[in-house]
Amino acid sequence: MLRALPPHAADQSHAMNTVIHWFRADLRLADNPALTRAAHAADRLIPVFIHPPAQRTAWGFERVGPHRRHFLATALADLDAQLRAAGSGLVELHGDPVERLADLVSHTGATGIVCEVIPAPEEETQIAALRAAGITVETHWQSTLLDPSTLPFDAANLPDVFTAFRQNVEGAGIRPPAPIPAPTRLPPLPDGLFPGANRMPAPPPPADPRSAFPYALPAFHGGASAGRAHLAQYLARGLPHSYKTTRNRLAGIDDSSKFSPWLALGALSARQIHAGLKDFEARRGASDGTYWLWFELLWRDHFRLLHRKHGRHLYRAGGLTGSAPPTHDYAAFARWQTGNTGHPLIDAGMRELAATGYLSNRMRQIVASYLIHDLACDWRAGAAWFEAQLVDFDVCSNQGNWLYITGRGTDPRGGRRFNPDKQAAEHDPDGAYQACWSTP
Ligand SMILES: Cc1cc2nc3c(=O)[nH]c(=O)nc-3n(C[C@H](O)[C@H](O)[C@H](O)COP(=O)(O)OP(=O)(O)OC[C@H]3O[C@@H](n4cnc5c(N)ncnc54)[C@H](O)[C@@H]3O)c2cc1C
Repeated sequence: MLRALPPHAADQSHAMNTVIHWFRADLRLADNPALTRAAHAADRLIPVFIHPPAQRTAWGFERVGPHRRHFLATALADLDAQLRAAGSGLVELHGDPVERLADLVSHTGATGIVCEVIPAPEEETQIAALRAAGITVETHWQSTLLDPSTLPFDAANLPDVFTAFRQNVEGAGIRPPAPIPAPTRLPPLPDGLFPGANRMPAPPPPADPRSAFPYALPAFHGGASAGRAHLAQYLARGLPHSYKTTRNRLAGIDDSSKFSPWLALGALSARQIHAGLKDFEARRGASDGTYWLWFELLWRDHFRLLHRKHGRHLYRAGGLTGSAPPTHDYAAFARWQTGNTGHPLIDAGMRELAATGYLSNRMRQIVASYLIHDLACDWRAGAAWFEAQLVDFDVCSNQGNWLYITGRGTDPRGGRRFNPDKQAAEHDPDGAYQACWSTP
């Protein structure tokens, strides 16, 4: 917690108190306790986003691909507009986040940094490095639906198996806190900082009319404005009621909620979605579909809480098991990446992913299983490819789902193998999906 920042700027007897709010995966003003806290503590507030340097993965491809870069750029433009409307603006910097933040503190005399917790090793190392450099950093846990302090177990005793976790939560009647409103006015930026000055263009990749998440259209842009409008139309059209029966389909925009890209950047919070669903249930009744959306959002929470419990052990080749490192076949992996395995369903999925940056949950499961269990490749390479491609890449959900399928996480069933022929017969009986993606 914060050591040096005052509880409120008005409590300061000395001159200007400058505070940095470091936006990480929380690109919204509403339901952002870290931002609200920073705004209360500051006379001058610096909302900043740091673009890390481009990297290549150990598997030989760029870590963040063009779909993600463009989706993020639309989210940042929207965030900047909202900050400006509240009297502030978004400062964008490029480089190593720890170095850039340390420079910013030293150039502005900021008393500290406020930001969200991301319970993953790289992100936790950044916070530790800032603190080791003598910088005050106050972190807020704010991306789960549930408040961990209300759970009937502490972090170390989190049930490892999802069903036990869910039953504990539901049995104890735990409900998420209500989302908090956006601050209407924010403290101004210090002199000499200019929002938008360092923005880098991220041109959209060619739009593909087959996309199930057509992020080139303004309605699917990355920011909170589009995210809130998407949630509102999803509820207004009564789609929660059909969710449970359509969620395993492979291709339609409305077959699943498509909340994930906004959740991944924090443009929407899980609590905002939950509040919308509760309001929907009050007006239009609860159903299997509304329950199942809660159920899936609990999966998302469980992966975050598993990260808090098991930390970097989730990133070992053997995951939480003592298994030997997996085998890897670079040539087979390249065929998988490019949709050239020879299996029409797998190739369709991998082409869709590369062309659009999105893939249904069912297809993610099928292609991940195929890579691990049929092509005998390293699950970490698959996770890295998803990280590069998915507009909804989320470190905890991605790592957690890959571990689940490879059987090196906490699931007692030792992995999930999906037979692609059976999956095709069940989920694409007329071959429409495979025909749609028979070409890149
Ligand atoms: C190998 C693999 C990798 C994945 N990587 C990611 C990732 O990087 N980011 C990501 O958000 N999801 C990931 N998922 C989970 C899931 O596929 C997506 O959340 C979902 O497809 C997103 O579409 P939607 O918003 O329409 O989901 P819906 O079906 O409408 O679900 C509503 C919300 O519930 C949550 N949710 C649903 N299923 C899961 C799940 N299995 N795990 C965690 N949360 C879930 C998501 O937040 C989602 O937005 C992965 C799944 C697999 C099998």
